[in-house]
Order: sequence, then structure tokens, then C-alpha cells
Amino acid sequence: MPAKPLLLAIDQGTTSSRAIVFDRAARIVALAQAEFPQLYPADGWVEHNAEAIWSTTLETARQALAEAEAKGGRVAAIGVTNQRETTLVWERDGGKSIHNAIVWQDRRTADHCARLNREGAEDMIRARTGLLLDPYFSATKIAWILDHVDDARRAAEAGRLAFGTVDSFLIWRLTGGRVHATDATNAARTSLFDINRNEWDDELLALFGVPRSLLPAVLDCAADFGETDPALFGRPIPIRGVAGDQQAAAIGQACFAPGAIKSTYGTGCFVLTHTGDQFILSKNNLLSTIACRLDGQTSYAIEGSIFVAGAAVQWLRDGLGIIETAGESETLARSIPDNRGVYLVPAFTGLGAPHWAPEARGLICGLTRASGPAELARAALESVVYQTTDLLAAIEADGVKPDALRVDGGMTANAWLMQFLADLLELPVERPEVMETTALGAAFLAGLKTGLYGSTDDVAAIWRRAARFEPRMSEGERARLIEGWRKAVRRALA
Ligand SMILES: Nc1ncnc2c1ncn2[C@@H]1O[C@H](COP(=O)(O)OP(=O)(O)O)[C@@H](O)[C@H]1O
Ligand SMILES: O=P(O)(O)OC[C@H](O)CO
Repeated sequence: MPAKPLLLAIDQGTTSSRAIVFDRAARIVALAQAEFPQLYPADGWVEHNAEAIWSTTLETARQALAEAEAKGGRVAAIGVTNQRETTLVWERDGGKSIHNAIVWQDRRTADHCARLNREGAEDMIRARTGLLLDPYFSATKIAWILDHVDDARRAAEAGRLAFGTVDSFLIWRLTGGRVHATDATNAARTSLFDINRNEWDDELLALFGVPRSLLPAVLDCAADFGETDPALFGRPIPIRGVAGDQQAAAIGQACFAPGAIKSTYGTGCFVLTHTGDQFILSKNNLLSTIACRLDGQTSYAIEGSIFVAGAAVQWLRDGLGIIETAGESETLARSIPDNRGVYLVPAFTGLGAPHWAPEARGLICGLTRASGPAELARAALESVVYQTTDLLAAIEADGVKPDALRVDGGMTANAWLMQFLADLLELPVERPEVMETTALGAAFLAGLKTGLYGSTDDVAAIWRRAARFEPRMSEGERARLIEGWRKAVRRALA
């Protein structure tokens, strides 16, 4: 009998690299994870060492693969998913990165963006890419590397350098420098890719000062990304799926139909709503982006990002010291009957969508002499929910009406929070059995290309719900709580 076919997902995230092997039924067979250092060389700068990204990826992939195959299966293909926007430039000869990776959170190119904004470029960028003009995206990070590393611009123009987001860099390394490719979802986060025409855009390249010779080929999410160098895993393994991590999570949540929506609650929170094969330009400060591209068919999404979600709970633990574990936030929140008028706006690094207010800072209001750890913990958890209600209001104002929210990420372990979320959104909240939805999405893509799954319907049939939270709060109570939050946000913005 042939060995059971397995899929290896490489999930290269902001704080760690993970490798997970799934069987066809989406059961986890093996998992390995390795953290790597965050580098903060100057105020607002965030970098990763390219070799640390590579070595943790290779090490965890080898570990998970060996463990899974020791149990009797055989990895048939690899899917790659990654922190998005993070930018690398490397030498085509030898593959050495010419600078640390500049991470998505890095704000060093704010001036460059402000200049382009003054020149009136934002409308054109928005219409073609669906993105705002912001240092978050790759284009100005590439230009910064070319302008700050000796001889880089000349080398780029001579075709000696390659650019890639993390997926592309890993594919280059995994294939021994034979494949320079990315997928449409990652290309869509660079500000250089026209998501209507599905092509790199010469005017955007000229605007940001990026030579075309640097760019990878853009493939479907389920496609032939080459075979791994046999020296890495003892045999060549096909790479057949790639997607940015938030898009991969939407795929892992089987969000394939217009209106399907997922929210990932990790350090930050990312909400993606599928809008079908229509590119809808958000009129409410959300991003429009590619959800997935399969068989040349592009589907789109509207995305809202919140910078502080689980990070507020980390602050309760590491900043205030009022809890020892993240799970204790739930016990504290449950210990009081309501929020007693206390609100926290966790604008620690400004506010993301739909406010986009980098200058806003956090505030706590409504304190009385009786306020204590329970009120603060409850306010921190509630803030994550209120921010999601702001996003959902913007999504609905863009004309999309979801009928349930699929959630994943570390914070969704908190059942109190999930119930409060359902109550405030007036929407059922669904938590899946497999919480590793990002890795699962990458595995699904590789499985689609290798024929392990015949279609996205096969994938959707595998998705299983573990819990469903139904809204049950009265309308009056809900309106009162949201009004309190809106007042607090107005104060933070002022
Ligand atoms: N029971 C819980 N209640 C509230 N927050 C939690 C709970 N468990 C974990 N978290 C938060 O979830 C985050 C970790 O989630 P994870 O999905 O691993 O994030 P990331 O991928 O961004 O590192 C942390 O910020 C942690 O504080
Ligand atoms: O690595 P994560 O999970 O923090 O995700 C990062 C996002 O892709 C940034 O856009």
C-alpha cells in the first residue's frame, strides 16, 4: 500500500517560523516552531535577519517532515505562507541578502510616502492597487534598500539583484536559486501590482523607483513553484501552494464565497471579507486586495487591520503585571457583571483601520476609586471587540453583509471574549476545529495543485466547526456600550 499522502505547510510569521504537516482530512500530524530575534535598529524601524528567517524555516520544516514521515506518511507537496509586505533584496549570484529584511511594521519610509502624497499620487495608487499610500507596503522599502546599500541601485539596474516578499525569498532558497516567483496575494501587497489587470505596473514601478528586473514572476496561489533542492530534505519535494498569511487563513477557514468573512486574533487582528470576482474599492478606509487566484481566476477581498488585539493582553501581563497568563484575562473579565463604565482605547502605536491615525495614543477613561485589575482586564478585552465592530461597520458601509464571522488565532481560546464579540456584532461567531488555519490554507493550496483535493468544494467540506457563539445581548445594552466606546475613541483621536 502506498504511504499516506501528507502536505507540509511552511508558515513564516512575524515572530516565529512554523512547519505543520497535515493529512488529507486536515489533521495535524507534526508541528515544529522556532522563534527568531526582532531587530529594532532605530525608532520606528523593525528588521529581521534574512539568514534567521531561512534557518528557522529550514530547521522547522526538516523537523516536522521527519516526525510526520516517521509515523508512516509521505509528504507529497509543500505550501508556503508568510508574513506579508516584509521586503528582501538579494544577489542572484549566491542568494545573499544585501540588507536585513525590512518588516511590514517598519515606518522608516513615512517621509517618502508623505512626499508622494503631496505630489498627488494616492488616488492612482489606490485605484490600481487597492492600498493606501503607507510605509506598511513593500514599494518604498525596496526603494530605501536600493538607495542606502552601496552600489545597490546600479546592481539592480544591471539585473544582478532580486526582490521578494518572504515567500519569494524562501522559494528561491528552497529551490536552490532556480525559481524566482511569488503568488498574486503577496504581489498585491507591494503597491507595484495592478490588481485589476493582474500585472506589475510600469507607472507604479517608475513612481516608486523600482527597476522591473528585480521582480519575481507572479503565479496563481496553487501553481508549480518548482521542486526543493534535493540536498535540503534528501529528495526533491514539489512546492505547489503560496499565499500571504491573512489570505491563507481565509482559505483555511474555507471563505470562498462572496460575503464570507474571517477574523484572526493574534498580536494584531486582521479581518478579511471575500467580495467575489469584483474588485470593490473601499470607500470607508479599508484595503481592497486579492483574496486568492486559482486557475487564473482572481477573487478579491476587503481587509481591515487592527494593530493591537492580543498585544493588549500582553500589556496587562508584561506592562501592568495584573495577570500572569493570557488566560487569566478571561477569569478577571467574568468576575464583574459589566465594564462599570471603564474603556481602554489601545492606540499604543496609533489606530489602524478604519481610523488610520498614527498620531493617536492610548487612553483609559471612566476610572473610579473602585476600579481595579478586573475593570482593566475587561476593558482591554472589550477594546478588541469594539475595534472589530468599527471594522464591521465599515465593511457593511462598503455594501457587504456577512451572516457569520469565522475566527482564529490565540485570543479565540477566550470563550468570554467570543461571546462578547457575537453580542456586539449581532453576528454568530464560529470557531473551527483546526485553529492553525493559516498553515492549513497553505496546505489546502498545495493539495489543490497536486490533485489531493479536486476543488475548493472539497476543501470547504473538510472545514469543521468546533463552537458557535450566538448573539444574545439586548439592543439597548449593545447601543449603550458602543456609544461609550465611540466617546472614548473621539477622546483618543483628539
Ligand atoms: N485566553 C486568552 N485570552 C486572551 N488573549 C489570549 C488568550 N490566549 C492567548 N491570548 C493572546 O493571543 C496572542 C497570541 O496569539 P497568536 O495567534 O499565537 O499570535 P501571533 O501569531 O500574532 O503571535 C497573544 O497576544 C496572547 O496575549
Ligand atoms: O505574521 P503575522 O501573523 O503577524 O501577520 C502579519 C501580516 O501578514 C502583516 O500584514
